[in-house]
Amino acid sequence: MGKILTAIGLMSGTSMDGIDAALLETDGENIIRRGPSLYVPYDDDLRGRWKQALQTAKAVVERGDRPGDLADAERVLTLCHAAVVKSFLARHNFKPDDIDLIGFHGQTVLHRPDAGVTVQIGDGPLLASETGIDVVYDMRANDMVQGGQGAPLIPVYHAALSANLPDGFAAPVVFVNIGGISNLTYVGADGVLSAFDSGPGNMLIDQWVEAHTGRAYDRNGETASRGAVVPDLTRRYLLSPFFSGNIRRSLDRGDFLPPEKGEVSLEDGARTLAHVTAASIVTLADHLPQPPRTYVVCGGGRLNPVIMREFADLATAKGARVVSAEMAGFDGGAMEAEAWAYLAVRSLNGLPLTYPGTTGVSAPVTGGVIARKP
Ligand SMILES: Nc1ncnc2c1ncn2[C@@H]1O[C@H](COP(=O)(O)OP(=O)(O)OP(=O)(O)O)[C@@H](O)[C@H]1O
Ligand SMILES: CC(=O)N[C@H]1[C@@H]2OC[C@@H](O2)[C@@H](O)[C@@H]1O[C@H](C)C(=O)O
Repeated sequence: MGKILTAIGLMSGTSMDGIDAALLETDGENIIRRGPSLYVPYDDDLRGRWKQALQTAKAVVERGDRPGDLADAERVLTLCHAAVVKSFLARHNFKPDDIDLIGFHGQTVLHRPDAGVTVQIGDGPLLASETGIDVVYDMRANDMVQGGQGAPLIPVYHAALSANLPDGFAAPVVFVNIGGISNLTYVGADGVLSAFDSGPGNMLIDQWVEAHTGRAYDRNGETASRGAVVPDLTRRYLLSPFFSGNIRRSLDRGDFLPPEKGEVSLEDGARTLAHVTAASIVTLADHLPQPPRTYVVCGGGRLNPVIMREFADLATAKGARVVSAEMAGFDGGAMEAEAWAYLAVRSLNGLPLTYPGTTGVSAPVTGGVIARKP
């Protein structure tokens, strides 16, 4: 076993809803202890700012480009992450010296795997100087340089978690992250991974509900629960080449758009999009090496009962059971942040972050850039 490090992972995902922080003790292979976590939501101004950054980033040609106010957005985003680290430390009586490393995801503002470009804004050196802790950041880039899709990166952490699954879950167990976009990880009995993005997660529901009500998401699926699935709309999404073509492993936020306003009612739209989220996962699970028997669900979508009901119905019809990460003894909200702590330690130790079965890279590769504390 390698040296055990204490790392904080920081995740600001495609939903752009807030920052998750989580503590992990690990040698980069075994999970020694999952520690506390903290979620700090963005206010409406910040969410608006990151949405603007997605538009501005469309002008990026070289991944280091920071057109318009993108450099300023990067600075503000980094300072928000530094503030979260500081409150996390204060809350748990840690000093910066108690923490060996931060794994910093940053915010994806552009992801075009086919063009070989992925951009996560987030200034590692600034975060290291603000927090007084070494930072590993920019963990997707090297995978893409080596021919991978740059995402998903969480599968290697799912594999580590699968060693800690309680008894009683029928194999194969597949991890599902329902974030803005959803992704699947199958861990073979031989440890070989098969993983990919599986379609829109919550992002279309969020955009649809926000356009009608100004609310950021469909809390507890309340709007969707009052609607009905519209078959034509479902078909339109599921007929997308993403589902029928050869598997493209990773998606960008702009790859799927919500329906036009007025096309269907607010409630029917929310219900149909929740159904599409569930149906996407079950459809793409057909590409896994074996049919899943248990799905372990993490990410904010597990808190939407309509998505979970649709998912359970479709999975049951194929002989599988759907359980939340919590039912498997994990923390479904903090899992991505934990993963970024784990990846940071792997990066420091030169261990692979991605594999042919996860991002399509031709051989396992490490990644990440280290910024040392001053
Ligand atoms: N109580 C709830 N009811 C319904 N939906 C919820 C609830 N809580 C969270 N969500 C959904 O979960 C989303 C956030 O999920 P999560 O934090 O997993 O996304 P993310 O990490 O940004 O995405 P990704 O994994 O794609 O990077 C919210 O935008 C919302 O749609
Ligand atoms: C480019 C990018 O940020 N992709 C995200 C996004 O959100 C979910 C899905 O699409 C996944 O591929 C990835 O995030 C997770 C955490 C990952 O890399 O594993």
